[in-house]
Amino acid sequence: MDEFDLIHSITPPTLHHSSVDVGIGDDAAVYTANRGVQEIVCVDTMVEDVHFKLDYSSPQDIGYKALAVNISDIAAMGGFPKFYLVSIAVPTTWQASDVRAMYEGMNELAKLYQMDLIGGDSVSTSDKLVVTVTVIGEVEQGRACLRSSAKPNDIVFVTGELGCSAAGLSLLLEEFSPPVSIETAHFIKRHKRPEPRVMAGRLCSAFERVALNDISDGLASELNEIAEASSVTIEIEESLLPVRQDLSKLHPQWQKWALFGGEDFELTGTISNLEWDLLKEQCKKLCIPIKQIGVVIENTGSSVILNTGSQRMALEKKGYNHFR
Ligand SMILES: Nc1ncnc2c1ncn2[C@@H]1O[C@H](COP(=O)(O)OP(=O)(O)O)[C@@H](O)[C@H]1O
Ligand SMILES: Cc1ncc(C[n+]2csc(CCOP(=O)(O)OP(=O)(O)O)c2C)c(N)n1
Ligand SMILES: [Mg+2]
Ligand SMILES: [Mg+2]
Ligand SMILES: [Mg+2]
Repeated sequence: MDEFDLIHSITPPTLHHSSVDVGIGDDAAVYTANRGVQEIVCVDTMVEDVHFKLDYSSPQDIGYKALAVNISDIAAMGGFPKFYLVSIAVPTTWQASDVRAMYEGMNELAKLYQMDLIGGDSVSTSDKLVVTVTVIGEVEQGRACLRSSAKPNDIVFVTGELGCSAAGLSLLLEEFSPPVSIETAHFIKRHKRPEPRVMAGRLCSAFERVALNDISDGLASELNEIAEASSVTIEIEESLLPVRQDLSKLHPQWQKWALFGGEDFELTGTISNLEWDLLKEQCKKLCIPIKQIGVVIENTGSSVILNTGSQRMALEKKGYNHFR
């Protein structure tokens, strides 16, 4: 594989944004920032055998997810994505065609959101594949949805369904044999190809005050982050958690997947109870599933309580943690 040929072959022939002054090909990218907006920047890394395995993820899948998880962080701020940069450490066993396939996976999403690849870095490694994606997005001035915005009496909500990705991972890792009556493809797809909730985030950003977080490490972890950043106590009802009917039939561990599994890349957050009905209505119009799962109860502590119906217990900040 030749580094310069590879870069040449992954350089997009045309760009969506005319604000890009210098894209791939110089020491750094240059773009003209818009006035009246705030720029949002995030970066996330995916590592072979930590975030995916090559036995079940194709290079396209890996590329798709590496970009999706970053778009999800932009969505969790209420913004929309515009540019991305990709840094890869590629095992010497990989072919140039595999790397190009990874970029095709990214391009599937880039096309959808009209995002431009404006730079990156390429190195070889004798070890595992590492993909780091940086995304730059935009939000209208002052409209970012911060984790610190939750207030007592707010409604706590979540989009989509919980636990599907963790179930998909467990299926892919062959940790159990699913009942034959259950269609498993949905769970696997949710794990390999999560769909970032950009539209939901955009709707949220138009409201006065919405706290938002995307679910990478599990609902429990993300809600605890909101509780900590806002210095509030959040109470959620177990019976209100949106889970697919099939999930509860798949494995007895389904509740753990829903609360602590992670990688659903849904959005969870809080909004004033006066504005909740309008957000719900707007989501319904756009066919975005969104559901109340609890309320913000006080601003003395920074914790999350799970109400199971028979008892109220602390929902600890357990979930995926790289260093534990
Ligand atoms: N190694 C690091 N150096 C600097 N900032 C970091 C590092 N790792 C994480 N952060 C920052 O810590 C915050 C939480 O990170 P993380 O839990 O990875 O967020 P997310 O789950 O949304 O990706 C973010 O603001 C992120 O930018
Ligand atoms: C092979 C494999 N084992 C375990 C997991 C589960 N997993 C890995 S990282 C992670 C959490 C999300 O990744 P992280 O790097 O913490 O992303 P961030 O929170 O920064 O968005 C989970 C649930 C996986 N996806 N693949
Ligand atoms: Mg991160
Ligand atoms: Mg996040
Ligand atoms: Mg994380």
